[in-house]
Amino acid sequence: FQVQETFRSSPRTFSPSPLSAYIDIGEEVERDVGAMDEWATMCEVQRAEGFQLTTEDGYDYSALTTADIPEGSPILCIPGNMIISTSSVRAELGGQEAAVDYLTRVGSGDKIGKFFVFLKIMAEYEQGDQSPYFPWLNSLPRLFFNAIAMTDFCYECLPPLVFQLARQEKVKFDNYFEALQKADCISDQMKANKAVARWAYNIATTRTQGTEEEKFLAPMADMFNHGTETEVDFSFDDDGNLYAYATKNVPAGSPLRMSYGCPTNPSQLFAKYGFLDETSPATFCKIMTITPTQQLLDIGYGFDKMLFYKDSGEVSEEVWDVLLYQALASNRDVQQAFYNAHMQGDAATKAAIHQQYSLETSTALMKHVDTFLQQLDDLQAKSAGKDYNEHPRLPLILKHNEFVRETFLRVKANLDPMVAQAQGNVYA
Ligand SMILES: C[S@@+](CC[C@H](N)C(=O)[O-])C[C@H]1O[C@@H](n2cnc3c(N)ncnc32)[C@H](O)[C@@H]1O
Repeated sequence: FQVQETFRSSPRTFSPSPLSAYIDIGEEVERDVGAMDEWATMCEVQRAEGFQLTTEDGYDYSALTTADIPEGSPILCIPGNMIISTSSVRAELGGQEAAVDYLTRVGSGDKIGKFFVFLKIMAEYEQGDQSPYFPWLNSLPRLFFNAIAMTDFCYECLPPLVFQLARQEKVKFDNYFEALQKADCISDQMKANKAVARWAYNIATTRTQGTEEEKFLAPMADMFNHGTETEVDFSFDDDGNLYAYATKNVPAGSPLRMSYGCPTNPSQLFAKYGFLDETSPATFCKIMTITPTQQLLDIGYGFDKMLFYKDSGEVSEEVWDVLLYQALASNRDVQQAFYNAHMQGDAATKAAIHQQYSLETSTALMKHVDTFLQQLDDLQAKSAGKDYNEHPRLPLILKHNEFVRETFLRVKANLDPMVAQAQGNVYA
């Protein structure tokens, strides 16, 4: 690829360059996606016929195709030299041992891969319009709705799970900001700029892919939105070029989407990425008071398994199994028998124990659902009358809470007769 050396200026000098413009990251500033598109073509990004970027509001863009794309065929090819990856940044900016040691000490050792991508965004931002990435940086979003962008008041309106996830995101950012102070590839002036660091963190968080150890951020391939149903996946060739390819036949007029992670935990997607995935078929049941033991994990404790289904109000088997296992805490022999039956796939024994304790489990679940619905009502009341101009993230938070509430109400409608029947069985 011809542009190879443009992207790697090594060794880098950190005296302020004679730049004429930094990127304005003000939330109201328009993104120049058109210029990025032209730049990508100049950098030899190749795209399938029909690949297009589109936007409804000028803030959020997504990819679609206006032509049929056959399964397995490439949608985008991004030259390896454009891709910002953990290993390429390490090679360019050095090992940053002091920053890495700090992250390891504060328990963010598993976030080092992304830290290097974050560092590269800071370094390129500092180059202003002298950066070869300028058109791409200038096309990126400024307005975020995720945990890092929320105000203290927003946090007050979050239900417990999303609050906990949001707090974790904030702690990660604080750790990155501290580690940034120890990096030797960014000027002191830039290190002190928390607004830019927050923006760079949000870009790295919402647009990188890969494993925890080796992350990558590929301009243009970072334009795919998330879907429960997906059309796109990625692979690298031996030269490090990235291919986005179609995982199925995609008819003209379809969105091109990838998966950012578990589609049944919309709260996680909300805290990290700042959007509500309404295509999510189910949501985690929010039973989180338990510190899971290995046996509970074996039984099925987990965000991705303990589900309430959005449309039907059905409850996944794992929720019932976990509730039963807990209800049997004072009867260790039966608890162990239930665990053994689960591990051996003995459905008949499991069903018999479930039947025997159906009043306990359905009542426990009803109590959980009622308590959670009450919490949502309290949160809703708190936000009444607030000015959305002052709290621009509030509508999305309320939408998230309402989405969860509707699912819980459907579950409650199914549970009412179930509890009544279990009571009838016991008192008959
Ligand atoms: C990798 S970027 C995708 C491109 C992005 N939409 C853009 O305009 O640059 C990830 C961000 O896109 C948005 N996003 C992704 N999937 C979405 C979805 N299903 N619904 C709404 N927003 C979504 C979120 O703001 C997320 O943080």
